[in-house]
Amino acid sequence: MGELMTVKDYAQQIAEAIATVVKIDVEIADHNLMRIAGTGRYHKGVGQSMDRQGYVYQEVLRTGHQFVIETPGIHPLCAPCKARGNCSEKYEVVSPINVDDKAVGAIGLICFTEAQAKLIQENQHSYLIFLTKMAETIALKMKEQEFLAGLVSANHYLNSIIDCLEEGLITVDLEGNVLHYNQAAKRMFSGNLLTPKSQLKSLFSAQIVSDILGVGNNIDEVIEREVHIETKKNRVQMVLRALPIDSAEGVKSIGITLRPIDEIGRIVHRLSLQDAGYTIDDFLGVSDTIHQVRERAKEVAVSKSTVLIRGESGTGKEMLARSIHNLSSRQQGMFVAINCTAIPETLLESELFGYEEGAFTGARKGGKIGKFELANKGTLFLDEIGDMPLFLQAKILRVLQERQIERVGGMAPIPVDVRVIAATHRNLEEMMAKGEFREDLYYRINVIPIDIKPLRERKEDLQVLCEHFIKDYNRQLNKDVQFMTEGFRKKLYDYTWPGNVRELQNIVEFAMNLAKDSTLTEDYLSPRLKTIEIQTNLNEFNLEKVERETILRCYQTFGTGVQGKEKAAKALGIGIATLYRKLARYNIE
Ligand SMILES: Nc1ncnc2c1ncn2[C@@H]1O[C@H](COP(=O)(O)OP(=O)(O)OP(=O)(O)O)[C@@H](O)[C@H]1O
Repeated sequence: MGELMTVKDYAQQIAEAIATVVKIDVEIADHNLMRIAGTGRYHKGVGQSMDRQGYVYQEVLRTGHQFVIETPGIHPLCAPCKARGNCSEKYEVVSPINVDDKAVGAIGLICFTEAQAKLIQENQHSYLIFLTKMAETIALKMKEQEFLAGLVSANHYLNSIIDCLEEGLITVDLEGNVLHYNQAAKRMFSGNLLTPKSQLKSLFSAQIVSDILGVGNNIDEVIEREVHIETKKNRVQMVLRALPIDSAEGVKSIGITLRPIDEIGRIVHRLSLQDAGYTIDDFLGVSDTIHQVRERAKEVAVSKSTVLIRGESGTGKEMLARSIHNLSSRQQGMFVAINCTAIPETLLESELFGYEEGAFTGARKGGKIGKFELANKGTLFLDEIGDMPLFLQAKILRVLQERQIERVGGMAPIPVDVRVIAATHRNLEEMMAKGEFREDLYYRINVIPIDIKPLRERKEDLQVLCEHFIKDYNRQLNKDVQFMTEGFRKKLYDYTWPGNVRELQNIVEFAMNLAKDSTLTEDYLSPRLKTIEIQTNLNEFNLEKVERETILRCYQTFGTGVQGKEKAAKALGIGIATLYRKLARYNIE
């Protein structure tokens, strides 16, 4: 039930207005018999309890009906009153103040002279109607007050909700005047840039403002743009979304949300299945060299320095880089991998550094974020860094030194906090000697080197890796393979593993697909394993010829697109980077 007390000032005004017109004192009480308004001799009693004298009021509150008492002090209702028989009141008319059929208080006209009593007595009907109307006015005011309080509280609640959002939220009218914003948006802009009087044009570029206001013309339009915002600390790149707000009168305002790009990256990363969430313990092997690699990885994870992982294709360089990232304090950030061989030289620069809108013909509207920015607060894995063109090597060096990037076509540098893990199978020292790899970059990335030996030099790891892949494919293929025959084991052991662990994984997958019971035998070994064995006996010319033909056949089978290449690499048991190298070497278009 609402409280009459909330409208006590209004009630007092009504009481005084009545008393001035009818020249009779007025007294108003709430449902607790607290006097909330009064005129004449009752005025100074406002705020005091009436429970020792307001017996007529008690009756009205109890019944919810009007009551007229012609003989105050004598009437049976007055029996408990201490002024009984000696009451100064001559006549009293009391009406309930009803809200939603409940008496929340009562209003009365109290006569102290015979003349006043006579006046009311003679016009009793009119006075009762008048008092009822006055009671209704007060009840209405109370309802209105309740409604307003509800609105204020709902508004407060909605504000608290939008202030809880980490996303910045701004609403503007169709002219671009700021209507409202949440605390996150306030924090995003430096100084007093965002205030209730701000205009969009003081927050964003003319092009962005025009794009935002454009959504006001179409209820279905939503735009997404990349923007740079000068925050209190630095310049942050954000994703801006603008959408029309539909109201009863149509679109009258536009909602704008802002979110830092690296935060979006982190969310994608967290939800991405691509990151297998490798831990360093998943990097299997019992050989001394793998033990050392694991120890090294644990040591380097805590540091920010660049790591250079060396190893042939398929030795687990990327897996190791992911494990280092997951072990480090950057694990909440993104792990972004880029293969410098797999991307054409002309695209590599914009892939790494991103570009601004209009940077070149065909550049996407709104520009594009590069891998460096995407990996902000995370790790960038530069696979096959030995294949990076010289001009980009210089740019990478600059990023590592200055910790900021410049987008292609961009004017201002963007600060980035990225740990770089580079990998290569190539002999960088030889490349340096030939002038193919920058010496300064070499020293910069080679701060912490980790070498992963090829599988043929650590065959003691075969067993544990095999068991691991068997377990994996048992689950994936719903099989129950438990054993390997001696023959199967020996074949694996005698093989030279040019494709390293990736090739082993493929061989096990192939065998598991053929396996009919709980044991893997030589029969299930891929014919490729045997073919390659024969090939190793051929002279170099023939070996290359066979390799070229095999790759060509595979390539033609799976198609020349990116997916086709991935499938071909998988079927051949080599990494995609190796496939690209071989395609270039054998001149296969
Ligand atoms: N020590 C290991 N323990 C478990 N799995 C491994 C290990 N080494 C490699 N693998 C597996 O082998 C496959 C190839 O690994 P990865 O892609 O990391 O190799 P890479 O050296 O980066 O290859 P490339 O140079 O061709 O890109 C992956 O499926 C990976 O999980």
